[in-house]
Amino acid sequence: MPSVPDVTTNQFTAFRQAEKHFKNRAVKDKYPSLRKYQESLVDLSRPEQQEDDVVWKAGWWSPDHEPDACPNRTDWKPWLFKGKEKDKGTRPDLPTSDLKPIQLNDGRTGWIVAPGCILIPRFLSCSEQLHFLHSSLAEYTLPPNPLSLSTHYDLPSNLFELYTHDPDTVVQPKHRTFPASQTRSSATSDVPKSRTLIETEPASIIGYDEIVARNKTWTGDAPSDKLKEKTVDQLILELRWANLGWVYQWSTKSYDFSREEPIPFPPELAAVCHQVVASVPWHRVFSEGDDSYACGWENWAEDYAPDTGIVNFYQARKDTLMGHVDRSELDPARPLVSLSLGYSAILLLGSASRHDPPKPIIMRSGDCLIMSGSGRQAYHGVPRILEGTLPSHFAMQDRDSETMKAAKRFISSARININARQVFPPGFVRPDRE
Ligand SMILES: O=C(O)CCC(=O)C(=O)O
Ligand SMILES: [Fe+2]
Repeated sequence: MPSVPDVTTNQFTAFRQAEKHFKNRAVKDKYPSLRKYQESLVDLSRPEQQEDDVVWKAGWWSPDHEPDACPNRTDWKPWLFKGKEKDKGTRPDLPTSDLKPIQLNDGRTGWIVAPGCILIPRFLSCSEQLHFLHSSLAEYTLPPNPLSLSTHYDLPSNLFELYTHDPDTVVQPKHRTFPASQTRSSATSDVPKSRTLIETEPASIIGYDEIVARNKTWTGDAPSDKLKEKTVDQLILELRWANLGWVYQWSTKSYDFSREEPIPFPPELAAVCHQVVASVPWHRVFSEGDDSYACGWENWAEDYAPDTGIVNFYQARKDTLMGHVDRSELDPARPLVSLSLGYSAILLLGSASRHDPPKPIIMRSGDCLIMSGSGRQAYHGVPRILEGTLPSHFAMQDRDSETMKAAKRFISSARININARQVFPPGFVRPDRE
């Protein structure tokens, strides 16, 4: 997707500028500077000692990566650092004064990082992270859940089991059954490297009828015609998402409501999401003066029940998620619960306008972000997985089961994000099903 310069000033929006900064891979082994954004950078789970901090240890605060202001700098020579211990620099203090701490009902502390957006650092323990890593791969990728690869390959139903026990198994691409010119997505010549998100759509909220109407225009996504067979080992590195619950159609940006019921949402994940939403004192989040005061938070503690979700798989060094707003759910304010596993990442969290500078947030393994109220209309994206930041509890142990070993092999180069949403507010009666 080409970036969209602001036509009035011929400049990129503040969101796009930040995105470009963190995505930059112009010089191999030179990370984009975190310092450039240190006045607004949020990193709430970082260990007290910088020596214990995977982000610092990986060199993300290294002065060798400075200055970044002039990307065409020619005097930085990565080969000079070959074999030399890189100067990791000193991690600066980060201001938290514009963040509001909020005591959760279960005794934890959350932080309001943007209106309606609460970050709960270290929400999942190490063993819970390992558990959800395993579920993400061994359970959430099973049929009937659609996978990003399902359109393009004749996927075996047990992709992860094969990855565990027989990774050299060959998977064939799907063959087109109709000419490319007749397909909606004939422009897609390869498996999409990132999710296809249309940047230009204004922030509007669509209703049930509109979603059903959009669905009817959907003729199915066509498999790419340029794909070759791949081994399971190769293919799993291209897996970008698994869909849970109601099925989202990326090309129409709407849920497929042709089914009577959604695919059952994983009960354990639903329970965790419900529990965290119930632990938030919402009256404090939406205290008077906030424009989302009247967003219906009063019942969330009782009736929040996710019925759809996306599990995002990001390969470090490769995958990113461009700035977007998730606005396909019928209640535009209900919480979206997002869990991070594996490598740390930069999440850019903006406002409803791409012109406002976003806050870069380091999302670490175990962190939970809840987006709700007007925060659901905030642009956000993941321009960078922070290379070298896998926490040590993901290291393989002799006592691990075979599937856990495979899950750890997968996460050794990846970040996983599980995000859960609720499409239908409680009591919603679908007009076409009455
Ligand atoms: O990976 C993340 O942290 C964010 C994912 C996200 O925004 C989405 O799936 O809509
Ligand atoms: Fe999102």
